[in-house]
Amino acid sequence: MLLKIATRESPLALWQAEHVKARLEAAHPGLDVSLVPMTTRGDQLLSSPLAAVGGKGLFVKELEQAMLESRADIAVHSMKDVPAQQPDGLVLAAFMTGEDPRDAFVSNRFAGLDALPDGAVVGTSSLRRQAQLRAMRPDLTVRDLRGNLGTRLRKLDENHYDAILLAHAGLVRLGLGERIRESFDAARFVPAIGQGIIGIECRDGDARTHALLAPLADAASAARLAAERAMNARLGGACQVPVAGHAYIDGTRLRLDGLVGAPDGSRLIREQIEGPVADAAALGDALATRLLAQGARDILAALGITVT
Ligand SMILES: NCc1[nH]cc(CCC(=O)O)c1CC(=O)O
Repeated sequence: MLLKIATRESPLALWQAEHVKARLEAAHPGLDVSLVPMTTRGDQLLSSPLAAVGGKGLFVKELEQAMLESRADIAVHSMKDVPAQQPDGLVLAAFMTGEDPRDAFVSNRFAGLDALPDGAVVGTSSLRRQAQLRAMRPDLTVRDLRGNLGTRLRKLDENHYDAILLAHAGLVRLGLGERIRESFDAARFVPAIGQGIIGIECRDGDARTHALLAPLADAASAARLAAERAMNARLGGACQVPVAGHAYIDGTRLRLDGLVGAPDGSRLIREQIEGPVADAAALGDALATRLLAQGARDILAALGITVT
Protein backbone atom coordinates (compact mmCIF):
# COMPACT_ATOMS: atom_id res chain seq x y z
CA MET A 1 0.00 0.00 0.00
CA LEU A 2 1.39 3.40 -1.00
CA LEU A 3 0.71 6.92 0.33
CA LYS A 4 2.28 10.05 -1.17
CA ILE A 5 3.10 13.21 0.80
CA ALA A 6 3.33 16.53 -1.05
CA THR A 7 5.90 18.70 0.70
CA ARG A 8 7.84 21.92 0.30
CA GLU A 9 11.59 21.50 -0.01
CA SER A 10 12.71 23.64 2.92
CA PRO A 11 14.59 21.73 5.64
CA LEU A 12 11.74 22.34 8.13
CA ALA A 13 9.05 21.16 5.68
CA LEU A 14 11.09 18.06 4.81
CA TRP A 15 11.65 17.29 8.51
CA GLN A 16 7.91 17.54 9.14
CA ALA A 17 7.06 15.33 6.15
CA GLU A 18 9.64 12.71 7.25
CA HIS A 19 8.20 12.85 10.77
CA VAL A 20 4.68 12.14 9.48
CA LYS A 21 6.02 9.38 7.20
CA ALA A 22 7.72 7.69 10.18
CA ARG A 23 4.61 7.98 12.35
CA LEU A 24 2.36 6.58 9.60
CA GLU A 25 4.66 3.66 8.82
CA ALA A 26 4.92 2.83 12.54
CA ALA A 27 1.14 2.92 12.91
CA HIS A 28 0.47 0.86 9.76
CA PRO A 29 2.89 -2.04 9.11
CA GLY A 30 3.09 -2.69 5.36
CA LEU A 31 2.31 0.92 4.44
CA ASP A 32 4.89 2.53 2.17
CA VAL A 33 4.99 6.34 2.39
CA SER A 34 6.90 8.41 -0.17
CA LEU A 35 7.67 12.15 -0.36
CA VAL A 36 6.83 14.30 -3.38
CA PRO A 37 8.92 17.46 -2.87
CA MET A 38 7.90 20.63 -4.72
CA THR A 39 8.84 24.31 -4.87
CA THR A 40 5.96 26.68 -4.13
CA ARG A 41 5.43 30.25 -5.32
CA GLY A 42 6.10 31.34 -1.76
CA ASP A 43 9.52 29.67 -1.80
CA GLN A 44 10.39 31.33 -5.12
CA LEU A 45 9.38 34.74 -3.79
CA LEU A 46 10.98 34.48 -0.35
CA SER A 47 12.91 37.69 -0.86
CA SER A 48 9.84 39.88 -1.52
CA PRO A 49 7.47 41.07 1.20
CA LEU A 50 4.85 38.34 1.49
CA ALA A 51 1.96 40.73 1.89
CA ALA A 52 2.78 42.25 -1.49
CA VAL A 53 2.91 38.91 -3.28
CA GLY A 54 -0.30 37.43 -1.94
CA GLY A 55 0.13 36.08 1.58
CA LYS A 56 0.56 32.72 3.16
CA GLY A 57 -1.59 30.77 0.68
CA LEU A 58 1.42 30.90 -1.64
CA PHE A 59 3.15 28.20 0.37
CA VAL A 60 0.34 25.68 0.14
CA LYS A 61 -1.29 26.18 -3.28
CA GLU A 62 1.01 23.86 -5.28
CA LEU A 63 0.68 21.17 -2.60
CA GLU A 64 -3.11 21.43 -2.74
CA GLN A 65 -3.14 21.24 -6.53
CA ALA A 66 -1.05 18.05 -6.34
CA MET A 67 -3.63 16.45 -4.00
CA LEU A 68 -6.58 17.55 -6.14
CA GLU A 69 -4.88 15.95 -9.18
CA SER A 70 -4.02 12.81 -7.16
CA ARG A 71 -0.28 13.30 -7.67
CA ALA A 72 -0.16 13.19 -3.85
CA ASP A 73 -2.53 12.01 -1.10
CA ILE A 74 -1.65 14.27 1.81
CA ALA A 75 0.18 17.51 2.52
CA VAL A 76 1.96 18.21 5.80
CA HIS A 77 1.82 21.78 7.06
CA SER A 78 2.98 23.97 9.91
CA MET A 79 -0.55 25.04 10.90
CA LYS A 80 0.74 28.59 11.33
CA ASP A 81 1.16 28.76 7.54
CA VAL A 82 -2.28 27.41 6.61
CA PRO A 83 -4.95 29.89 5.46
CA ALA A 84 -8.34 30.02 7.18
CA GLN A 85 -10.15 28.33 4.26
CA GLN A 86 -9.25 25.16 2.35
CA PRO A 87 -10.18 24.81 -1.33
CA ASP A 88 -13.24 22.76 -2.28
CA GLY A 89 -12.46 19.06 -2.11
CA LEU A 90 -9.74 19.31 0.55
CA VAL A 91 -9.92 19.16 4.35
CA LEU A 92 -7.57 19.39 7.31
CA ALA A 93 -7.92 15.80 8.51
CA ALA A 94 -5.53 15.54 11.47
CA PHE A 95 -3.58 17.77 13.84
CA MET A 96 -0.62 16.20 15.59
CA THR A 97 0.48 16.66 19.20
CA GLY A 98 1.78 20.22 19.55
CA GLU A 99 5.43 21.14 20.02
CA ASP A 100 6.36 24.13 22.24
CA PRO A 101 4.21 27.05 20.93
CA ARG A 102 6.43 29.88 22.20
CA ASP A 103 8.50 32.45 20.33
CA ALA A 104 12.23 32.21 20.86
CA PHE A 105 14.93 34.86 21.21
CA VAL A 106 18.14 33.92 19.42
CA SER A 107 21.35 35.92 19.79
CA ASN A 108 25.07 35.28 19.78
CA ARG A 109 25.83 38.10 22.22
CA PHE A 110 22.81 38.68 24.46
CA ALA A 111 21.20 36.29 26.95
CA GLY A 112 17.65 37.57 26.48
CA LEU A 113 15.43 40.50 25.61
CA ASP A 114 16.17 42.32 28.86
CA ALA A 115 19.90 42.12 28.17
CA LEU A 116 19.62 43.98 24.85
CA PRO A 117 21.03 47.52 25.04
CA ASP A 118 19.06 50.56 23.91
CA GLY A 119 18.74 50.75 20.15
CA ALA A 120 19.78 47.14 19.51
CA VAL A 121 18.74 45.71 16.12
CA VAL A 122 16.27 42.80 16.18
CA GLY A 123 15.30 40.83 13.08
CA THR A 124 11.75 39.70 12.36
CA SER A 125 9.34 40.29 9.48
CA SER A 126 6.30 39.12 11.37
CA LEU A 127 3.92 42.01 12.16
CA ARG A 128 2.72 40.02 15.17
CA ARG A 129 6.24 39.77 16.59
CA GLN A 130 7.04 43.38 15.66
CA ALA A 131 3.96 44.75 17.41
CA GLN A 132 4.62 42.91 20.66
CA LEU A 133 8.37 43.54 20.61
CA ARG A 134 7.96 47.27 19.99
CA ALA A 135 5.34 47.57 22.72
CA MET A 136 7.76 45.98 25.23
CA ARG A 137 10.88 47.74 24.00
CA PRO A 138 10.14 50.91 21.99
CA ASP A 139 13.85 51.73 21.93
CA LEU A 140 14.78 48.74 19.73
CA THR A 141 15.28 48.91 15.98
CA VAL A 142 13.23 46.21 14.23
CA ARG A 143 14.54 45.11 10.84
CA ASP A 144 13.02 42.81 8.22
CA LEU A 145 14.32 39.24 8.19
CA ARG A 146 13.18 36.67 5.64
CA GLY A 147 14.11 33.26 4.35
CA ASN A 148 14.21 29.73 5.65
CA LEU A 149 15.36 29.10 9.22
CA GLY A 150 18.93 28.43 8.08
CA THR A 151 19.06 31.66 6.08
CA ARG A 152 17.79 33.67 9.05
CA LEU A 153 20.36 32.15 11.41
CA ARG A 154 23.13 32.83 8.87
CA LYS A 155 22.11 36.50 8.68
CA LEU A 156 22.31 36.67 12.48
CA ASP A 157 25.72 35.00 12.44
CA GLU A 158 26.91 37.53 9.83
CA ASN A 159 26.14 40.23 12.42
CA HIS A 160 23.33 41.95 10.52
CA TYR A 161 21.28 41.76 13.76
CA ASP A 162 21.91 41.75 17.51
CA ALA A 163 19.11 39.21 17.95
CA ILE A 164 16.34 37.55 15.94
CA LEU A 165 12.96 36.07 16.87
CA LEU A 166 11.93 32.62 15.63
CA ALA A 167 9.47 29.91 16.56
CA HIS A 168 10.83 27.65 19.31
CA ALA A 169 9.25 24.61 17.59
CA GLY A 170 11.02 25.02 14.25
CA LEU A 171 14.43 25.36 15.90
CA VAL A 172 13.89 22.27 18.07
CA ARG A 173 12.67 20.19 15.12
CA LEU A 174 15.85 20.99 13.17
CA GLY A 175 18.08 20.16 16.14
CA LEU A 176 18.93 23.84 16.69
CA GLY A 177 17.34 24.15 20.13
CA GLU A 178 20.68 25.07 21.70
CA ARG A 179 20.59 28.39 19.82
CA ILE A 180 17.58 29.54 21.87
CA ARG A 181 18.61 31.98 24.59
CA GLU A 182 15.11 32.75 25.90
CA SER A 183 11.58 31.57 25.11
CA PHE A 184 8.89 34.14 25.77
CA ASP A 185 6.02 33.30 28.11
CA ALA A 186 3.05 32.63 25.81
CA ALA A 187 0.66 34.69 27.94
CA ARG A 188 2.93 37.74 27.71
CA PHE A 189 4.23 37.41 24.14
CA VAL A 190 1.35 35.67 22.41
CA PRO A 191 2.25 33.06 19.74
CA ALA A 192 0.82 32.82 16.23
CA ILE A 193 -2.38 30.89 15.61
CA GLY A 194 -1.35 27.23 15.32
CA GLN A 195 2.31 27.80 16.13
CA GLY A 196 4.03 24.49 16.94
CA ILE A 197 1.26 22.27 15.53
CA ILE A 198 1.69 20.11 12.43
CA GLY A 199 -1.50 19.59 10.44
CA ILE A 200 -2.28 17.12 7.68
CA GLU A 201 -4.53 17.94 4.73
CA CYS A 202 -6.10 15.43 2.35
CA ARG A 203 -8.97 14.99 -0.12
CA ASP A 204 -12.36 15.29 1.54
CA GLY A 205 -13.80 12.05 0.19
CA ASP A 206 -10.65 9.93 0.55
CA ALA A 207 -11.83 7.45 3.20
CA ARG A 208 -8.68 5.30 3.02
CA THR A 209 -6.41 8.26 3.80
CA HIS A 210 -8.69 9.54 6.57
CA ALA A 211 -8.49 6.09 8.21
CA LEU A 212 -4.68 6.02 7.90
CA LEU A 213 -4.39 9.47 9.50
CA ALA A 214 -6.73 8.78 12.42
CA PRO A 215 -4.05 7.34 14.79
CA LEU A 216 -1.95 10.53 14.38
CA ALA A 217 -4.71 12.92 15.44
CA ASP A 218 -4.45 14.69 18.80
CA ALA A 219 -7.71 15.92 20.32
CA ALA A 220 -6.08 18.70 22.37
CA SER A 221 -4.39 20.15 19.28
CA ALA A 222 -7.72 20.00 17.42
CA ALA A 223 -9.46 21.94 20.20
CA ARG A 224 -6.63 24.48 20.39
CA LEU A 225 -6.84 25.08 16.64
CA ALA A 226 -10.64 25.25 16.63
CA ALA A 227 -10.50 28.10 19.15
CA GLU A 228 -7.54 29.94 17.62
CA ARG A 229 -8.71 29.62 14.01
CA ALA A 230 -12.28 30.66 14.82
CA MET A 231 -10.88 33.83 16.41
CA ASN A 232 -8.55 34.43 13.48
CA ALA A 233 -11.28 33.92 10.87
CA ARG A 234 -13.24 36.81 12.40
CA LEU A 235 -10.14 39.04 12.38
CA GLY A 236 -9.39 38.74 8.68
CA GLY A 237 -6.75 36.17 9.65
CA ALA A 238 -3.62 35.94 7.59
CA CYS A 239 0.05 36.10 8.48
CA GLN A 240 0.50 39.68 7.28
CA VAL A 241 -1.95 40.75 10.00
CA PRO A 242 -0.69 41.53 13.53
CA VAL A 243 -2.95 38.98 15.21
CA ALA A 244 -1.85 36.51 17.89
CA GLY A 245 -3.84 33.75 19.56
CA HIS A 246 -3.01 30.92 21.85
CA ALA A 247 -5.31 28.40 23.55
CA TYR A 248 -4.33 26.33 26.59
CA ILE A 249 -6.23 23.16 27.42
CA ASP A 250 -6.51 22.09 31.04
CA GLY A 251 -8.66 18.99 31.36
CA THR A 252 -12.12 19.92 30.13
CA ARG A 253 -11.39 23.69 30.18
CA LEU A 254 -9.93 25.86 27.47
CA ARG A 255 -8.39 29.30 27.94
CA LEU A 256 -7.75 31.47 24.91
CA ASP A 257 -5.47 34.52 24.84
CA GLY A 258 -5.96 36.86 21.89
CA LEU A 259 -4.08 39.95 20.80
CA VAL A 260 -4.26 42.47 17.98
CA GLY A 261 -1.52 45.06 17.78
CA ALA A 262 -0.53 48.07 15.76
CA PRO A 263 2.69 47.05 13.96
CA ASP A 264 4.54 50.01 15.51
CA GLY A 265 3.61 48.74 18.99
CA SER A 266 1.74 51.92 19.89
CA ARG A 267 -1.39 49.90 20.72
CA LEU A 268 -1.92 46.31 21.82
CA ILE A 269 -5.43 45.00 22.44
CA ARG A 270 -5.41 41.89 24.64
CA GLU A 271 -8.36 39.81 25.72
CA GLN A 272 -8.81 36.42 27.35
CA ILE A 273 -11.71 33.99 27.50
CA GLU A 274 -12.28 30.65 29.24
CA GLY A 275 -14.86 27.91 28.89
CA PRO A 276 -15.52 24.24 28.13
CA VAL A 277 -13.19 22.62 25.57
CA ALA A 278 -16.30 21.43 23.72
CA ASP A 279 -17.12 25.09 22.96
CA ALA A 280 -13.67 25.85 21.48
CA ALA A 281 -14.85 27.44 18.24
CA ALA A 282 -17.58 29.49 19.93
CA LEU A 283 -15.01 30.76 22.46
CA GLY A 284 -12.72 31.85 19.63
CA ASP A 285 -15.56 33.67 17.92
CA ALA A 286 -16.60 35.38 21.16
CA LEU A 287 -13.05 36.47 21.88
CA ALA A 288 -12.80 38.03 18.41
CA THR A 289 -15.97 40.00 19.10
CA ARG A 290 -14.42 41.35 22.31
CA LEU A 291 -11.15 42.26 20.62
CA LEU A 292 -13.00 44.09 17.84
CA ALA A 293 -15.08 46.03 20.37
CA GLN A 294 -11.94 46.97 22.36
CA GLY A 295 -10.23 48.63 19.39
CA ALA A 296 -8.99 45.84 17.13
CA ARG A 297 -11.44 47.02 14.47
CA ASP A 298 -9.65 50.37 14.24
CA ILE A 299 -6.18 48.82 14.17
CA LEU A 300 -7.21 46.46 11.37
CA ALA A 301 -9.01 49.23 9.45
CA ALA A 302 -5.81 51.32 9.55
CA LEU A 303 -4.10 48.38 7.80
CA GLY A 304 -6.81 48.21 5.14
CA ILE A 305 -8.53 45.16 6.64
CA THR A 306 -12.30 45.39 6.98
CA VAL A 307 -14.01 42.89 9.23
CA THR A 308 -17.70 42.23 9.83
N1 LIG B 1 6.66 31.22 9.01
C1 LIG B 1 7.59 30.12 8.87
C2 LIG B 1 7.35 29.10 9.90
N2 LIG B 1 6.26 28.30 9.86
C3 LIG B 1 6.28 27.46 10.95
C4 LIG B 1 7.43 27.75 11.67
C5 LIG B 1 7.83 27.10 12.92
C6 LIG B 1 7.20 25.78 13.24
C7 LIG B 1 5.80 25.83 13.77
O1 LIG B 1 5.29 26.88 14.17
O2 LIG B 1 5.16 24.76 13.79
C8 LIG B 1 8.12 28.77 11.02
C9 LIG B 1 9.41 29.40 11.39
C10 LIG B 1 9.34 30.56 12.35
O3 LIG B 1 8.31 31.24 12.47
O4 LIG B 1 10.36 30.83 13.00
